[in-house]
Amino acid sequence: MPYSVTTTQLPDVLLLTPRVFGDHRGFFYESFNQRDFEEATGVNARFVQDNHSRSSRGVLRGLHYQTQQAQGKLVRVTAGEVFDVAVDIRKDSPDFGRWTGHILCAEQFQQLWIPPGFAHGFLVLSDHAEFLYKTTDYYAPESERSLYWNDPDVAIDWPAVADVLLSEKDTESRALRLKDI
Ligand SMILES: Cc1cn([C@H]2C[C@H](O)[C@@H](COP(=O)(O)OP(=O)(O)O[C@H]3O[C@@H](C)C(=O)[C@@H](O)[C@H]3O)O2)c(=O)[nH]c1=O
Repeated sequence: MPYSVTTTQLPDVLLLTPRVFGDHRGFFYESFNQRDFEEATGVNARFVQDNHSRSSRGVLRGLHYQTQQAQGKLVRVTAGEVFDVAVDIRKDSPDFGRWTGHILCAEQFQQLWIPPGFAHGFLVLSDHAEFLYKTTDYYAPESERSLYWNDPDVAIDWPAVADVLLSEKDTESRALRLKDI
């Protein structure tokens, strides 16, 4: 099986470790294979968009979700290291408001599957990080929302960084609280 899958603190969020072939030239691996992904996870997803961002140390992007066209995301890091977080915001879920966080780094090749219905974000722990992800629906800016990264009702245990750098929409005054979503 080219992926090994482990569960996380949230039953529907999965950590995937692909099989990597290293040799004297470097490495090769299949960063995505639809058939193997389905077989390993039991998830029947159709990915329609690939995204790539680069960020510097202390950048925190998130916690983002879309009220329409909710996106499932298969995320990975190809340079540097991040702390990646998913929060269950499905109103009918017994895990509503609970989070899971994982270090993703280029050297480990791990990927996180975050189903639709979760808010997602990450904090960059290295000088820079390149973050790549596939999504199961298209970007819908009018329905995009940000859950405040430091909402005490979610209480994410973020690794300490000197300065957290946010976009305007992710700041305390603009982002939503768990109780308001
Ligand atoms: C997310 C996104 C942004 N954009 C544009 C809008 C904007 O001008 C510029 C930067 O967008 P943002 O500030 O929203 O980028 P960013 O803060 O990196 O947003 C992303 O954060 C992570 C945590 C996620 O989970 C993603 O789904 C997405 O919300 O790129 C697109 O054209 N397509 C997209 O899919």
